[in-house]
Amino acid sequence: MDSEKTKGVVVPLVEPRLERGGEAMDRLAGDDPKSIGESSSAPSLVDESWLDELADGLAGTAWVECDLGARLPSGLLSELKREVEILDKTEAMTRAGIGRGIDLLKDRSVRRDKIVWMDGASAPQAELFRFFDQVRDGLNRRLFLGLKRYEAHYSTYQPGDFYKRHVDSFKGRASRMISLVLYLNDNWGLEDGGELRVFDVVDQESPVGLLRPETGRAAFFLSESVPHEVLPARRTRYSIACWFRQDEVPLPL
Ligand SMILES: O=C(O)CCC(=O)C(=O)O
Ligand SMILES: [Fe+2]
Repeated sequence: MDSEKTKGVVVPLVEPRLERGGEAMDRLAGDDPKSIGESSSAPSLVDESWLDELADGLAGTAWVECDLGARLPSGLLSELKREVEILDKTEAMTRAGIGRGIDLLKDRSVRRDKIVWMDGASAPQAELFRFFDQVRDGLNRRLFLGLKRYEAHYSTYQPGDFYKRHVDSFKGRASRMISLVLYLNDNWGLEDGGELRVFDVVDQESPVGLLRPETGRAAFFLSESVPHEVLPARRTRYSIACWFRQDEVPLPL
């Protein structure tokens, strides 16, 4: 796999939030001003020392690989998996990039996954959003990023689907600051492909990490500076992508 040559330029992503429109997205957690910087009465899902490690890793190497399986409430990952499996059979799941007219063809050559945005309404999503709230607050306290909200979607990659090397945010936009990907696939073998390949922030053609998308495995990284790609999957691959953002409302393109 590592012999595979990575070519081409890093493709900055167009803000997917702008594709969505619609009222539902205004309900994303993180829009709730009460939840910013306040401790909630619900028990904490994240411990301070783990947040210290996460913040140190992001500040030091710009990306961190971790296992959220043990940190999230038991059963949550399988509930999320069940939800995305159901959504995957419905119209809710749409091709990432659809809706941008002439850009569509280009997008298909860059990414092939399907996505559905999360609104935090179902019980497992609400629980996951509580975790996201705590991560956002914890990172704000440590790194002074001023993260105000986040957006998240499920992704599915069918066999053959990929996502070419890209960064998640344009530099200087102060929009998407921290990316998180969380995987929902049991018994993912080497033969299943679909790894997340992470590249060096300086030498952007040099791979520095390869993650198997096994249930609970996750990566956090700086959205503007860490190039990454999803290698072609050989079986259906489920994941959640989340971006912690500095802006209150999406910026115009
Ligand atoms: O699913 C992954 O491993 C990464 C997906 C990704 O890079 C993205 O959605 O921007
Ligand atoms: Fe990405």
